[in-house]
Amino acid sequence: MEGHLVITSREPQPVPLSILQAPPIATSYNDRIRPLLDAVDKLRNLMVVKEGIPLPTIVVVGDQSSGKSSVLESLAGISLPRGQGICTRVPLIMRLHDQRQDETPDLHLEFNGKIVDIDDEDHVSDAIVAATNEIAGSSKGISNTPLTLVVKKDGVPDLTMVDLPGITRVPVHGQPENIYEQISEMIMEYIKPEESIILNVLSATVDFSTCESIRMSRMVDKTGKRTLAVVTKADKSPEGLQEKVLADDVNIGLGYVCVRNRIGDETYEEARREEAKLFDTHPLLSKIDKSIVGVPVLAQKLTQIQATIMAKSLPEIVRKINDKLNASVAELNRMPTTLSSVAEALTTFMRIMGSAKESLRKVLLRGEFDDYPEEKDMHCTARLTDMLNKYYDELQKCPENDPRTNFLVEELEVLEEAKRIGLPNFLARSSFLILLQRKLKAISSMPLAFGVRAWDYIEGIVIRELTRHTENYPQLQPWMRRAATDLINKMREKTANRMTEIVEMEKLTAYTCDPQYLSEWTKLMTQQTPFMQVINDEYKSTVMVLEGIGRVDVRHLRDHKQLVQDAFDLKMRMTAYWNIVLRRFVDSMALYLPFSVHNLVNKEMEMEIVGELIGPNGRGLIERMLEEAPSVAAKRERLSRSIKLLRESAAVVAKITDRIATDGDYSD
Ligand SMILES: Nc1nc2c(ncn2[C@@H]2O[C@H](COP(=O)(O)OP(=O)(O)OP(=O)(O)O)[C@@H](O)[C@H]2O)c(=O)[nH]1
Repeated sequence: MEGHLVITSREPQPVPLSILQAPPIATSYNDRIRPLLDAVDKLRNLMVVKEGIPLPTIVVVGDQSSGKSSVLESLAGISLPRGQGICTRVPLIMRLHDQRQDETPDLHLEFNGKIVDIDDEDHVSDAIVAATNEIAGSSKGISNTPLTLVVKKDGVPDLTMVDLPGITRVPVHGQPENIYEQISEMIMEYIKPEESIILNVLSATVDFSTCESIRMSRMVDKTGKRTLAVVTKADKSPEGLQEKVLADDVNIGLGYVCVRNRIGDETYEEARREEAKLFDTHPLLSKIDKSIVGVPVLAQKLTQIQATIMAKSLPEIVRKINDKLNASVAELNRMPTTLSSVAEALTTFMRIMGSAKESLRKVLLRGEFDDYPEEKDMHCTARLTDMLNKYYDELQKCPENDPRTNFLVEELEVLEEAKRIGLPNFLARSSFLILLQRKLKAISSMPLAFGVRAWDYIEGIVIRELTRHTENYPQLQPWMRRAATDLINKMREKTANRMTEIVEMEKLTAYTCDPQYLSEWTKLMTQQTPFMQVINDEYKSTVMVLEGIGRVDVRHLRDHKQLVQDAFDLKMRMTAYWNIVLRRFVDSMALYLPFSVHNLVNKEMEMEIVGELIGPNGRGLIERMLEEAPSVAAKRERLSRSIKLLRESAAVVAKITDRIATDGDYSD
């Protein structure tokens, strides 16, 4: 199957009675895999995961009481905490390490940077409980801090696995209300990376499709190509087990292994013997193919899968370590050298200002986004254009100026009051201006509101760039932010004055040299004759659709036949002119904004900041640049630590890749 992890080599051999005595894996195979496993464990110990480098990991998941801990116990031949309710409360990393019979077994725990030796196998369980309590508290809460159990002894499979808390829907007494969310989040974090193999523990006693662990693993591994299922409690529910496994309703790409774990006081040797007997003699279970039953088969499958993913992931790990190392070294090199004189500090300050200005010119004026390819919010010229388009829409849709409401009523009222002795069909200029002023009043707050919105956006961008350019001098940042805010407030005020002026100018004079006004009015006026026919002919329907206006009912106008023709003319003039006024608002803003931003970036920002610098607020600021800020010192420290760790990791993987080059492929 393409894209699936392929476990190519040897078919499982006849099941030995005890994995503790006779691991079914050839020693030479172990010899070849061991260094790979050691390398990855070393990387895990170095915590490269924290550096964003995922490691191939076998993650054990299962619903509560599905038998996860029992499976791990069977693999390790060691007792783990078991009991009612939630036992596993932290990620338990189990490192099983096969060694020669004559070597002394080693059992210990590693957590929070310390190592706790365990006297003997009987005390593993207590030691884990004590460590878990230390990490996650003694109540029933869970924690993300991992606990590592190292088991080095003869006969265990060479495996590293992570056991996670069982998924529980309903919190038991003493558990936090959001226990389900906490556990799901932790499980997701572990099973999401493509490098993780999901060992899904399912109890034979339940319907697999109802298992929460299946639902979760399918979310991250739809085709199941990195999921292996272990079916526990085969002894409890033998009926239909073979059919269930063969039907594979839940899409398990790496296959199933059915097991029977230790029951009651059995020793692990007894448990393996009982398991072998069960699958050999039980009338139903004995029919299941031997290549998918028993803990030894599970151990063998897991070691093979582990070798395959490790070999497969290694090149990517090498690449990521190198990328991360290069990036961290470059970042450390970019960190500022410590400044030793006021002159140096002032030069640095001016350089920061210069580069911040250049960045602002790029994003705000030239529309160059190469520094922020993915961040749409920083594509300022496009965002400002969007804002202008939206502003035009809002102006057009202003409900107070909807021409359909009380069609021509206002025009009639204004004409009535403008009556004078004179020839008919001479429209009074004052009527037009009164209507225009009313319309302008209705929208007058919108240009101001738009100015505020636009400057809010620009302020965000300016502060972001200034903060970015001063990241190595955080002592400058609050001061710089304040200066920028003061400046933008001034710009906001200037824009408001300008927009008020524009509204006032529009109120005073109705004028345009745009020929579109006349052509539009002429076109609209062609509707006057049919309109008047509707008004005058009592038998015609009074609902009509007028271009530039929309659908209107003109019944109420039949009582005003005298003035209605003039009112219609007035309306059409206004309709043609209003479009021009609105466009003028948007156009003037479209010219004014870039002009103001241009002034801001090229002139006013520097003047304001330098003015502040030499003013009372800036006293001592440049001198403060001479002291390295604690956050910068911490960053330097963090980068140096990370570089050291990545160099160590690179050395670990270099050793292993050298071996692969000389010994050949590890992935069989
Ligand atoms: N008969 C039988 N019982 C089993 C088998 N595997 C597990 N059990 C029992 O099932 C119960 C739950 O097993 P655990 O291993 O504690 O399950 P778990 O999934 O680790 O539980 P949590 O960590 O609490 O979620 C225990 O009482 C086990 O003895 C099996 O193969 N056969």
